Amino acid sequence: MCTYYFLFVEYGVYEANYYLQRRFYSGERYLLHHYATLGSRRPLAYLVSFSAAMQSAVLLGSVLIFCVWAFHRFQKAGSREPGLPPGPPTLPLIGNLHIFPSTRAHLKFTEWAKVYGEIYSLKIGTGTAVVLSSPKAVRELLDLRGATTSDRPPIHAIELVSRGYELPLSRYGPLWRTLRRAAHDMLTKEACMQHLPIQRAEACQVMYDFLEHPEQFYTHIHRYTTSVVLSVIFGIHCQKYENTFVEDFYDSQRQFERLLRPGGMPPVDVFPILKHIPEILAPWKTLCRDIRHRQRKLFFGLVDVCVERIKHGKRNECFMEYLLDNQERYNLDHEMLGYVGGSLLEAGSDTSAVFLQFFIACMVARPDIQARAQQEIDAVVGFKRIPELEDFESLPFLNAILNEVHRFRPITPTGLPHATTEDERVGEYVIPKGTTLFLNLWGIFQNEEYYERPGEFDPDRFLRSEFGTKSGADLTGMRNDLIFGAGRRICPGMHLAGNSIALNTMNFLWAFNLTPAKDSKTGEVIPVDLNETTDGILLIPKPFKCGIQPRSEAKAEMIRAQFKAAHSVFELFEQDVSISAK
Ligand code: HEM
Repeated sequence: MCTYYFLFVEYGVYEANYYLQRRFYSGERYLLHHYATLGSRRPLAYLVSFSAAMQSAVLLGSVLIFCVWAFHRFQKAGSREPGLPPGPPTLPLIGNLHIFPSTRAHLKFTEWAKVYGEIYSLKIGTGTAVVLSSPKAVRELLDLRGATTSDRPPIHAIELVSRGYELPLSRYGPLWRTLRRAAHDMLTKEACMQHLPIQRAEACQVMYDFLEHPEQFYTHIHRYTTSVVLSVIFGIHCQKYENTFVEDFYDSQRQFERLLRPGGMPPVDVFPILKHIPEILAPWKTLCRDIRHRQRKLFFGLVDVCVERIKHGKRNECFMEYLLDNQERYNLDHEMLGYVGGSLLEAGSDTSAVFLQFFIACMVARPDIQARAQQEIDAVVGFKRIPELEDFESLPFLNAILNEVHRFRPITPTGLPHATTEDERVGEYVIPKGTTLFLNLWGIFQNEEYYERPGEFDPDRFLRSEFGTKSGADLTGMRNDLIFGAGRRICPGMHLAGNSIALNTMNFLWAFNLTPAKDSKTGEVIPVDLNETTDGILLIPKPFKCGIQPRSEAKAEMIRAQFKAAHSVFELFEQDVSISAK
């Protein structure tokens, strides 16, 4: 610019423009020669040429500095910053992305924990993840520092599907607080006592369904868990699974889970530029739109059912009616109302169902343990009535079994990831703001430092010690509800889930013998393999077959009579409702 100005003043616009052209095409060396031969104004020409040379040097220097900086950034991107906990070796740019497990992450996380310790880090491009594999680390970071470790990592697919309105996945902030407060009031221990009549009636239907169609026990359990949440929140009892919105709900849930699984879509969160790919080349965008549409149709349709019911004076005192009455007090707009209900339906249906399926699998695989539990329940409940929730406290062996099922097959083996909103110092490590934190439950529950023979299903360990741990283990931060997560994001549904699990497991043991299935042709026993699980965010037993026989005809009669009586409870939740499309 400076040279251009000199030439403009001294030689006029023609010469100044000539300089620019030459500089562009030929570089400064040519210009030096050109202006040195201009004759009468030679001293000025030299000055001009010197200035041009200086500018070129600055330009060249800048390019060089940029190249060094870019190379450095390229080398640093993906590498572990100083102060981070140790972890597997990284590659430039991608860090540990190439070895990040796309299936059964809990197994790899646990393998790495043995090498790198209870707190280790993974680099995912420029981002960081830290894996916590001891109760002490979970307590230190998630329980005690909830104010700064309660965020969720931003996930593009979730943004596309729910715009952050789904409670379990929403970012830590005012929206999460509003949703959580509403959900919390429905799920406190005291509130759950009010939900007991419908839970009892629903559990009775499960026994009846087992009696009538034992081969469909998988879907009976799914119907139960979904129907309990639907009744409590929306006042709707779901009589059957097939061809209802329960089936449709699970269908879209599976679709969503497949998408969220590592490898389910391109790594848009690591390389955000991929977000800008047009939809025609990005099938995941169409899928997200489809899931969003299906979810909204269901969630808002369910709210509309409650609105209609109120309009027609047919209230049944479900939680959504209460929220509609108190919308202002809870500061909930229409969008939030739909997603509070929908989120609870999502979070509460699969989880409890999966636990009950694992319970049955364990009982079938271990008839000796089943027989002991049946003896215990017979002694407490007898043969003349079905079990009540109050019986549960008097069944220490059943309590031990349930703790062991949670430990042996945790439903969320790597928890739901948290994220930090500030830099956090733990001992010698610094965990930066924006780090994803995994709670490696599988790693804790399979650690030989805490448990004798952790790979074995052994409920007795919980009779020997409170947490099932071996003597001398470091119990800092250990608790039996670790399975429900930690800190401010701990599962608010644990009391509702606890009651469902207690009621149903008591019923199963009291009413039925759970036996391995037999091959219809050979008559040979088909053993249940407890290691067979499906791949996804939740650890789910692969569908298995088993025999379910009533333990006596007297008990079968009692179940039929009890189910008939339960209709008076269901009636309130079975008004004529239809879900409108939105
Ligand atoms: C055996 C059954 C269940 C298990 C093992 C379970 C486990 C979990 C876990 C591990 C989390 C993540 C906690 C964290 O981020 O640290 C969670 C969150 C959540 N659970 Fe459960 N859950 C169960 C049942 C339920 C039920 C029945 C409901 C409601 C009806 C429910 C509602 C939720 C909600 C809303 C969240 C999100 C909380 C938040 O992000 O603030 N869960 N659950």
